[in-house]
Amino acid sequence: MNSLLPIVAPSGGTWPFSGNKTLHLLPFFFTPRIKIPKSRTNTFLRVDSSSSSPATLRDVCNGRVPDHILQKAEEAGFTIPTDVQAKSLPILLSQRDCILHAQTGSGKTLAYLLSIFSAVNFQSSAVQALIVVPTRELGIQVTKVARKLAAKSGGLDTVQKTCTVMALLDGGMLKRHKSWLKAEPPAIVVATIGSLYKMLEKRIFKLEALKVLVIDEVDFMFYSSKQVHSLRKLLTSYSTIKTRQTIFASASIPQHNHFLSECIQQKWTKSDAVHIHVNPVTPLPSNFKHNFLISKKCQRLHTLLSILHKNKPRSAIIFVGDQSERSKRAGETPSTTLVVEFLKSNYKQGLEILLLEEDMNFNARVNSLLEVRQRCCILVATDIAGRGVDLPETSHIYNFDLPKTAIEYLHRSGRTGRKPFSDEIYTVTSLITQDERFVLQKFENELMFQCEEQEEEIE
Ligand SMILES: Nc1ncnc2c1ncn2[C@@H]1O[C@H](COP(=O)(O)OP(=O)(O)OP(=O)(O)O)[C@@H](O)[C@H]1O
Repeated sequence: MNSLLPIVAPSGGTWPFSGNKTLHLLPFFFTPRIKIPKSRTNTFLRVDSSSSSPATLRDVCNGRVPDHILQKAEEAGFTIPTDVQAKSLPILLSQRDCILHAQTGSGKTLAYLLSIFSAVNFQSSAVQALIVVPTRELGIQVTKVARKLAAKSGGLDTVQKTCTVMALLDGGMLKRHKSWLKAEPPAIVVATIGSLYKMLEKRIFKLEALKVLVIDEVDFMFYSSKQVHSLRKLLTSYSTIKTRQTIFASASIPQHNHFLSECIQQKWTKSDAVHIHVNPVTPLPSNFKHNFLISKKCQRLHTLLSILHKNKPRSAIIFVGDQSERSKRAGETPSTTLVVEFLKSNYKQGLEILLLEEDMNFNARVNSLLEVRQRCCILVATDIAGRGVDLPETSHIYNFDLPKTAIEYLHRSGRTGRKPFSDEIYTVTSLITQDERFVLQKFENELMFQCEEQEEEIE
């Protein structure tokens, strides 16, 4: 039987394991400092933050990343490695397969991008690195960072080719991409699995020269059985583990020991793949303050307004649940629209109110994201903005509707606190009914944080 089960929250979660296979016990090394075992057995590397980090990003790259890429990284302000970069880069740059498991906002993107830039041959016209992401929004963001690093700099030898980066994302101009892929394949492709799979099926391009494959937000990618099918084909048929480095990244990898074992058994990774787990004890950053307010559903908009006026966020994201099919059929106005309209008429503290949700067309989504990046604002969003989206000025997160799982709570919260070396306190506030207190408590237990009750101030 080939079971393709969706994953769920860590307690009782299941990966799309293949049927009744017995999973063998894996060796477990607790190493405060990274030490790569010479054996070819798979390994967990749990890394706490207390071990010393190299002084600079350059030190940790140890001559393995081209100088002009590092220069660009430094110009972008990436001079000191974050914890995850300091711990993972020695392993990533040795081309070893790895599961990169670290808190939201910890800098996993730069870590895997530097590994890619160390592996690709800038002179060769072939797709050599592929980054698969779950949403168009995250794809646009990763492409932007990769292009920033790959951009031509003054000191670059004019004969030296720059490294081209293509975004192959759902809703994009795929016709134009087809010609580009055929005429001069880019070195790096950032893709959503849907668009990528179509192109691979039609043999528009091949992955024969693939050196690095990254699956970002890997737990999310395995949510739907349709995606699982495409991912399996990508991992086992369209490219081969022998010649590529495989990197899985996420802030949440439920049942990670089983997942690593499964990766090896399914031949998604080589047998010496490593699980790098930074900050394994605390899934959420410690400078987050978690609050809740008890409010009846019918009063929630007013409660939200009063807490916004009290908090005066620099920039905020308000997460609203998806509209149910039943509510759509009944022709009801979605909660996102209700929140946006209410705030536009009543919120008077100068921040613009913007919307980001699945039902918007792709161009409107791109424009919304562009605007959010350009200035501080209040973004009303569904969980489409819950994964990977990086808006460093976001000081406050509000759960207008409680997320369905602890993992969603973790990723929504992680849209704030995205300045790795800042000691600012970031706030996550959930508006809940009395009955939902139990659900929030469950999240607190699973993610090991404490939530404090706030009193609503009557305006
Ligand atoms: N070495 C560094 N120095 C300063 N800032 C950094 C460094 N590395 C990354 N950042 C910044 O940290 C922020 C978070 O990085 P990134 O988006 O890679 O996080 P992440 O670990 O992928 O988070 P998530 O799991 O939420 O996707 C970004 O704004 C990025 O520019």
